[in-house]
Amino acid sequence: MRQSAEEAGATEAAIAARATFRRMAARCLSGRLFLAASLVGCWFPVSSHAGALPEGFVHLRDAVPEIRQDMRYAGRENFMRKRLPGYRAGECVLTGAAAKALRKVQNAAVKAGYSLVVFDCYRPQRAVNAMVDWVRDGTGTDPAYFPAVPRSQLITRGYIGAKSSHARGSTVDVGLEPLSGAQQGGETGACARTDPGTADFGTPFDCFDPASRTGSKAVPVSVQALRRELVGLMGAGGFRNYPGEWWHFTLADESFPDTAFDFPIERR
Ligand SMILES: C[C@@H](N)C(=O)N[C@H](C)C(=O)O
Ligand SMILES: [Zn+2]
Repeated sequence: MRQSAEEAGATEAAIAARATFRRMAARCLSGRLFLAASLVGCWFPVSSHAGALPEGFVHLRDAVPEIRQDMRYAGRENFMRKRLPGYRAGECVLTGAAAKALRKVQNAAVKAGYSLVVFDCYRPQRAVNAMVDWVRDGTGTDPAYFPAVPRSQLITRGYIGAKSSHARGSTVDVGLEPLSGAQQGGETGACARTDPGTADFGTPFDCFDPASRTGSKAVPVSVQALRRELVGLMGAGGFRNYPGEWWHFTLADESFPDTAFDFPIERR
């Protein structure tokens, strides 16, 4: 059973408390600080470092800095057209295991003439909840993001998770950019939008449409081959694709298969 948002908050609070205790202990044991300063620091911790992460999580920028990060939910260029709660910075945060696996995928992608681009990584539960509320609060379609599927059906049709694996920290939304600079953008399919700089996957990231199904035959054969290539690269790194969206992958051997986290993403 997955956790509720409240349980996730409690888990996160426990993790944060453990991390704070470890930091305090480390500070107490540090021989590099003056004794008085150490004592003050040990007994009166004022604040934690803004970019500190719960144990088991890393910034992708530290693990694989050459992967381009286009974190859509930290800005307004997304289907809700506003920054989502919990995204206080445009940083990809993942479990250490997922980041390590992406290191392997990136190495293989470069050999194949590509580099990875990530659009979303760990997603705080409060952002998942905001997506759910947004779906329930509206109707209609949007030519740029959901031209044929009504907003009210985006969860039931599987395009947005009411309990998203992203909150578990080992899921990533990812595309490829050609190292040659060729074959970029140009999606002419369902959604009236392109992802500048990325390879043409037939539909752009977060195009909630049947044409975004990984195995869709509605896209050109060259695009079908590219989607298979992405699935192959990610699969060799240990990630499984969600067949409803060509860009969505979860590490098969997840670190936290039963825990939805809710810590906010801060500046690194
Ligand atoms: C919203 C989209 N980027 C996505 O990740 N969809 C899956 C189904 C999810 O929300 O988990
Ligand atoms: Zn996703």
